[in-house]
Amino acid sequence: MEKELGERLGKLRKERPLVHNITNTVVTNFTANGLLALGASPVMAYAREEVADMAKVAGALVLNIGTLTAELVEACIIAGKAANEAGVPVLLDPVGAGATPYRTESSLRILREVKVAIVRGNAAEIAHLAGEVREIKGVDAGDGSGEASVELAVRAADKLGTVVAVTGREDVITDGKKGFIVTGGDELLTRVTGSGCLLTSVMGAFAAVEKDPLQAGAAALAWYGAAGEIAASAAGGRGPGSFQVALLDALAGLGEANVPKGVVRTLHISPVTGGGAR
Ligand SMILES: Nc1ncnc2c1ncn2[C@@H]1O[C@H](COP(=O)(O)OP(=O)(O)OP(=O)(O)O)[C@@H](O)[C@H]1O
Ligand SMILES: Cc1ncsc1CCO
Ligand SMILES: [Mg+2]
Repeated sequence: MEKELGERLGKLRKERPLVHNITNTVVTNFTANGLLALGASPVMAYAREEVADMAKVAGALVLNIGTLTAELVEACIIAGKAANEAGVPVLLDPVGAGATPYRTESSLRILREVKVAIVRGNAAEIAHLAGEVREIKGVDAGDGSGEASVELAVRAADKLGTVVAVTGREDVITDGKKGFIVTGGDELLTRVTGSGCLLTSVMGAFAAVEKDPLQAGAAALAWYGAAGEIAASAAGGRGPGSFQVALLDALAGLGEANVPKGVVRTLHISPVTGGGAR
């Protein structure tokens, strides 16, 4: 896996894929800078009049409902359909799904009308999309680590018919039949708003250069976790402000010298238990 991780980052840097983001007003600047630091080319474009044209020429389209409006949801669907027609991978970050019915319904509507390659969210968001009840307040999840997330991710992937990534202390990514558990990262990632949103866009950048969404997603999770660890040590205990800046520097500094080792484990999913085994 280490060799593939190096190759995938190398390809991303060489191809510099255009990542079209329809995202929220909180994280716009951070997402654009994070993608640039990593080596991708970000663009934010929301007008219904232009999203189809932009999505068609992008390497990936990332839909994020963090500060959704009716117009934004329409733009997501127009862009998503254009991306589907052009063979451009579409990613969805269902920010705050479950916090209000409108967020859940809009996420599910996008999933019905657009062929989504990867859905990435915290455990509470993914549980709500899968029709399961979890506590959620605002856009932050409760604890979503360990075995429970594996089972949840498998059930959600089956139900939604996409690759699902559930992030938290440990990340899980699966298509319901196979998948990976990815470790790494740092708790400081939860103290900076938009670290999950940027991660979904980073997954988009990898999906632009690697056809298999599971492999692309796992590579993104592994590299992002490594960047989180590097940033935490560079921030030297100064806190979330320094960490946020250090995360951009860490994304830019990723390379052969710091390929994450032993962080990606293959998931063994039992068809009998529907995700119980690992
Ligand atoms: N306790 C933790 N320890 C280490 N890394 C963590 C922890 N919790 C989350 N992460 C990492 O933080 C990143 C964002 O995941 P998280 O699940 O917090 O997203 P999110 O809830 O959508 O965040 P946001 O809404 O703030 O953008 C991932 O890379 C994840 O692995
Ligand atoms: C805080 C917040 N509120 C809506 S979107 C967002 C950014 C984190 O997802
Ligand atoms: Mg989020």
